[in-house]
Amino acid sequence: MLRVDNISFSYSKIAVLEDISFSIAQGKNLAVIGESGSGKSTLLKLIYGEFDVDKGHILWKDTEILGPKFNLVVGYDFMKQVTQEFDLMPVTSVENNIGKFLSRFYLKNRQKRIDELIKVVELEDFAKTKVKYLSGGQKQRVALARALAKKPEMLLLDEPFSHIDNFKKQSLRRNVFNYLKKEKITCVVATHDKDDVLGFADEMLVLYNKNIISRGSPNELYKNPKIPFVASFFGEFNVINGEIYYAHQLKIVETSNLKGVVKTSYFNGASWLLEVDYSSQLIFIEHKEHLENGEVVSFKIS
Ligand SMILES: Nc1ncnc2c1ncn2[C@@H]1O[C@H](COP(=O)(O)OP(=O)(O)OP(=O)(O)O)[C@@H](O)[C@H]1O
Repeated sequence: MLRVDNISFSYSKIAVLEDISFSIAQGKNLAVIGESGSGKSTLLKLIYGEFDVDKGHILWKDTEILGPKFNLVVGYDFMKQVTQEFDLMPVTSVENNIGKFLSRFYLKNRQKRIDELIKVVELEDFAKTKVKYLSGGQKQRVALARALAKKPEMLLLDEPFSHIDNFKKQSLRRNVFNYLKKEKITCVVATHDKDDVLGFADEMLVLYNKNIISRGSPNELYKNPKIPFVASFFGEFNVINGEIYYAHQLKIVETSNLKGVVKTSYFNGASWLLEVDYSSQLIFIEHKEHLENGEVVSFKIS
């Protein structure tokens, strides 16, 4: 179990996190979300032991995670991180980047293990390619595979799929998160992307103004976002009479005493997102068809 116990941290004099506490059981996936600058990466770095906490404790099982003041070599064997800087060996091939740390542990099965990891991150066609010839997204996938190489007990992922194109993202996410679940690797993911969270995280934690303002399963937070900021993570929403409603919870109907004027229709793939002027408030309504600007519509809240 990872236990974060009442930690606070500041860069010089600027407080970033205050009195943060949570725990996560082995093999679980925890998503950390929050606005840019809310301290997600900082929290991951503290868990990794890259900085010293000002106050509080971080424990993995019975081991206290110590920062550089108390730990000469930053990091622990049981934990790996994939940061925004991938830190790979540029003139070495993909398979040797991944295999670099394996030799002592996987003498016989080294190549088999490398092939397994290359398959998880879908880089079969680039196994022999030097990393310097790869795109940003491909490098990110090598970094992921390398972090998994020695089967860490815990993995810290900072925006793990941010450089990966949409064509690859969906299958790669499933591969990586399913692999972590299968191997019971505990995972903490900092992300802006709801698709990294919805189908995969066991729990979510929302950072806001140096604190955790909300915590629960994705399902719980989605159904009951409590504050607009949490709702905004999941999609377009409206605050009507003090209540939060997602765009799909408003429906265009034949007649209703709720009326508005269509301002714009945005194509969304499966539906259109209508921007509607409702009593001088702009609201969003999901609708299956495009409507003309200026059209008066009736809607209900479902
Ligand atoms: N090395 C540093 N020195 C001083 N301040 C820093 C340092 N790294 C981050 N900060 C500041 O700490 C705050 C939190 O940054 P952090 O990178 O943890 O946020 P984040 O939530 O991960 O943001 P993003 O989503 O943009 O990656 C920000 O205000 C940032 O400017």
